Amino acid sequence: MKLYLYFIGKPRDVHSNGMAQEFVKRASRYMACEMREIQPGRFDLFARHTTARKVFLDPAGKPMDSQAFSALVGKAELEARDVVFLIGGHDGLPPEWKPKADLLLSLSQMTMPHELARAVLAEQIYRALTMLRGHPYPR
Ligand SMILES: C[S@@+](CC[C@H](N)C(=O)[O-])C[C@H]1O[C@@H](n2cnc3c(N)ncnc32)[C@H](O)[C@@H]1O
Repeated sequence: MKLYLYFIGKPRDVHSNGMAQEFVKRASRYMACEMREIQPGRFDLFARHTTARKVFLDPAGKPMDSQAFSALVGKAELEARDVVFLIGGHDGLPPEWKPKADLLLSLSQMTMPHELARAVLAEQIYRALTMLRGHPYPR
C-alpha cells in the first residue's frame, strides 16, 4: 500500500515545502509515501485511484486526534488499501471533488495556508506511523 499526499497550487516560497518534505522522507522509512502537486483539470484523481481511501483536508471537516488518525492509517495498512490525502489551494478543494471524498478531515477549526496544512499533515502521518511501529518519537 502507499500514502499519497497531493496538493493543489505551488508554494509561494520554495522553502515552505521543506518541512513537509522532511516528514514525508522520514515517513517513507515505514511506508511508501509520495507527495506531489496536482492540477485538478489535468489529473483525474478518481480514475487514478479507484480503490484508495480518499481523505480530503478541510477546516470544516471531521476533527481527529493523533490516536484516531493513527488508527485510520493502521486500518488502511491492514486492508492493504492506498490512502490519498488532498490539500486544496488558495480557493480550497475543487467543489465537484469535495462530495466524492470518503472523509473530509480537519486539522483545526482555524484555516491555515496550504503550505502549513501540508507540513502539519506530513508530520501527523509520520507520527501515526511511529505510533504504529512503537517508535519513541510520539511520546
Ligand atoms: C488556504 S486553505 C483554503 C481556504 C479556502 N477559502 C477554503 O475555504 O477552503 C488551503 C487548503 O489548506 C487546507 N487547510 C487549511 N487549513 C486547514 C485545516 N484547519 N484543516 C484541514 N485542512 C486545512 C485545505 O485543504 C484547504 O483547501
